[in-house]
Amino acid sequence: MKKPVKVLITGAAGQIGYALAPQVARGAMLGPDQPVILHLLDIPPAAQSLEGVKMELIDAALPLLAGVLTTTDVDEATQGVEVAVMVGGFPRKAGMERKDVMAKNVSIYKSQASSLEKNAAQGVKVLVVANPANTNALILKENAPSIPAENITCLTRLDHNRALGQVAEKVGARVTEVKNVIIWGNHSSSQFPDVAHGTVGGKPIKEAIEDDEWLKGEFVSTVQQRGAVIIKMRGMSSALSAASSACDHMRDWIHGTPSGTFVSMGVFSDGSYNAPKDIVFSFPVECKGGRWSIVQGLQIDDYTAGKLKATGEELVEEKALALQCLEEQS
Ligand SMILES: NC(=O)C1=CN([C@@H]2O[C@H](COP(=O)(O)OP(=O)(O)OC[C@H]3O[C@@H](n4cnc5c(N)ncnc54)[C@H](O)[C@@H]3O)[C@@H](O)[C@H]2O)C=CC1
Ligand SMILES: O=C([O-])CC(=O)C(=O)O
Repeated sequence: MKKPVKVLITGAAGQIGYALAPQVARGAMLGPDQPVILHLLDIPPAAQSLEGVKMELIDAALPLLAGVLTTTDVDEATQGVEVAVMVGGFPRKAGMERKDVMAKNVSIYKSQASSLEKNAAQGVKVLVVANPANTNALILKENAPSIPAENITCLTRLDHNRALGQVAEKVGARVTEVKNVIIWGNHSSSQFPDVAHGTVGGKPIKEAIEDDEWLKGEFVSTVQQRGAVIIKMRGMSSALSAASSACDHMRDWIHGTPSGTFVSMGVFSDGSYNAPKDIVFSFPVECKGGRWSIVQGLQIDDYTAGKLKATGEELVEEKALALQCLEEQS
């Protein structure tokens, strides 16, 4: 039996946390032979609910679950963790833009960054899910200078998976047949879902679909707006698909992407594809040996370049707003 890995889930009493904890404990994130110890963090008003989640995890008799720590103390929660999935925060409600939740969430990410830096295992891999995901990840990075920037990422895999799902539905293929779509930029409605380099059943998506109007119009807006639509339909955010995509993100990062396949991850920008530097931007990446690298050399036409510019500008604005919020709070 392998040594258990300590996995932190913040906001664990919430919607996504409730869907995510059992998936991690079933091996969907770290593999079917990797035992885990879950560190579940939430805030004091959610402490009772968190205990209920722990009871259910025990009741499920999950073979890979080697222990569950529930706590409302961030320093206890971050102790020795090798994987940190940051879901805690205030979710967007119907009618709100992600910017509206900024002030509430960036201060959480500043203080939790310091705790991770102090207490997490060396080499901790961090995935920020809570919105505004890219900017929360950036604030976390800025406030945890000893954690390498490459170890701090945000979730755009849900958008990536939504794009795979839309293409598969359109052509009537299995989702596994669809490869190499890209989500560029922000996990917001300015993101650009790009199929120019994607294939379905080995054929370019554009040729398989033969409907440029749909690809440039409805496809893009469906993926961009899917989060808001699910909130409207369920009255709550996409918990099932966010949890599943968070597992995909971590699994591929740790275990690698299949040769020739790329996925989308929000990572610290080095300026590739003219994206602004010093922000967290979603790029196409390949993963190997526990490291991600941005896929280089893709041809970008003027239309796509314009979309990348717009989402990059939004992230630069978000960063300024976040820094302003933190300054006002200090
Ligand atoms: N990146 C992505 O693809 C997606 C991101 N989200 C975001 O994920 C976040 C969580 O969403 P839900 O689970 O639906 O929300 P939720 O409200 O059900 O759960 C959030 C949990 O975080 C807890 N929390 C608040 N402050 C905290 C703190 N300082 N430390 C620890 N826990 C804290 C709350 O008590 C609550 O239990 C939201 O920000 C949402 O907008 C949601 C869907 C997709
Ligand atoms: O839109 C939201 O606030 C929730 C979210 O991030 C998503 O479902 O992509």
